[in-house]
Amino acid sequence: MYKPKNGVSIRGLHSISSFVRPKSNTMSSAALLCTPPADLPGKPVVPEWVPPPVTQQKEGFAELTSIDLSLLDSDDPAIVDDLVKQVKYAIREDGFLFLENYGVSLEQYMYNNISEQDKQDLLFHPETGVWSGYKHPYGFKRQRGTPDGIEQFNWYKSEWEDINRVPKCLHPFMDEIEAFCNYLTKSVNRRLLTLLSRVLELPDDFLWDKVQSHGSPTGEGYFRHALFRPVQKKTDEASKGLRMHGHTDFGLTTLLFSVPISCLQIWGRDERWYYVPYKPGALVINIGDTLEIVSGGHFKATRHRVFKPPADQLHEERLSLVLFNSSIGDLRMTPAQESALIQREGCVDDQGVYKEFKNRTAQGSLVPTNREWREIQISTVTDPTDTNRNRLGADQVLIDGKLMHQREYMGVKVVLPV
Ligand SMILES: O=C(O)CCC(=O)C(=O)O
Ligand SMILES: [Fe+2]
Repeated sequence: MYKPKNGVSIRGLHSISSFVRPKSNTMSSAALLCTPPADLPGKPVVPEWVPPPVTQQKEGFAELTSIDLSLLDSDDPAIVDDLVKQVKYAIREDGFLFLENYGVSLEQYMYNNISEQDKQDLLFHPETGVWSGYKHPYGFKRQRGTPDGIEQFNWYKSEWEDINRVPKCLHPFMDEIEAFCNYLTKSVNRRLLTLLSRVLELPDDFLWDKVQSHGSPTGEGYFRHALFRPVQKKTDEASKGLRMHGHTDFGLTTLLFSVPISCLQIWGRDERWYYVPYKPGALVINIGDTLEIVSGGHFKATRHRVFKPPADQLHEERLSLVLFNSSIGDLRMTPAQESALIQREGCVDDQGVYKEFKNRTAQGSLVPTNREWREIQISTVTDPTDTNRNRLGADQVLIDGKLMHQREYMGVKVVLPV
């Protein structure tokens, strides 16, 4: 179905090859990824990335549905209908899926070291409600805490608009990085939102037009480049192996590149954590809180966490590339009443953020806007190594004998498995 054409590299981050589809005229079909050339004069030579070995461990992995996004462009309506059914099933069962044949394949990467000066000058300020900039490997506060081995760079609107907010070592590659993110947002995510709109029996561009934020390659969302380095025993003991708390993402959809080091876990229906298996070239898709609410609880926000990898990968570095698609900040989310699915079947309010938002509305209180919802969570985030907060009587509670992490943001309770 695809014809590999030009090799494209997002060097300084990683390299990709673009795949170009033959047919690209309809609204939702894949546009070409036209990434600027990697061999322009002045661009540093980037050595090839050798992917780390895949784990040999077989236990504790989830089985997830894989969606072939290219089928959305099929001329056969039966194939497209079947695809929408598959998505509907996967979202309801797992709230999580793999996306394949979306138009880009991840092949290699390079992590560039940022200069000490840039680390200082571009240091993030999560207390302001955004991750924008460089995250040091000492926890999720601006002030350094316990080492967590996680370095990140986050591109928000401000980083796209001002090159001085981007590490200098990445300047020669910004043309490629920007084209890559534009493609992920405007082609891959747009087609994904078309599919999800169809599951809700809404017009194809409903979620894209009415909910997704626009402008800059990532709208009000952000693109994250993260490197998870192995941690010291002290960190591992304090966090009990956890690298990022169990959480749901607050936006619409999250696109994660499937990577060889298995750390991402999802909460299964049998109430256990499972590693997400490595599927070379696939994107792992999370459903965010906004989509749970817009869908009236038909979609469940994906509960996930980052945990230490299986024993045979403990000493490897893990790269993670993630695009967070955010909804329009000024909106207060409610279920899309235009949805024929919601009109026919009503809403599903048995759990999660939709249930909380519904209760709040029923009491006559305003729910937070999308911007408030994401900013409050970023500005008050806690670290997995925080033994003071991560204990019973502080942020942990026992519910039906199960240990849960409980936080409250602007009067909305969020309870997640530890
Ligand atoms: O790195 C990953 O696999 C997931 C990270 C994540 O869940 C997040 O940053 O919200
Ligand atoms: Fe997440």
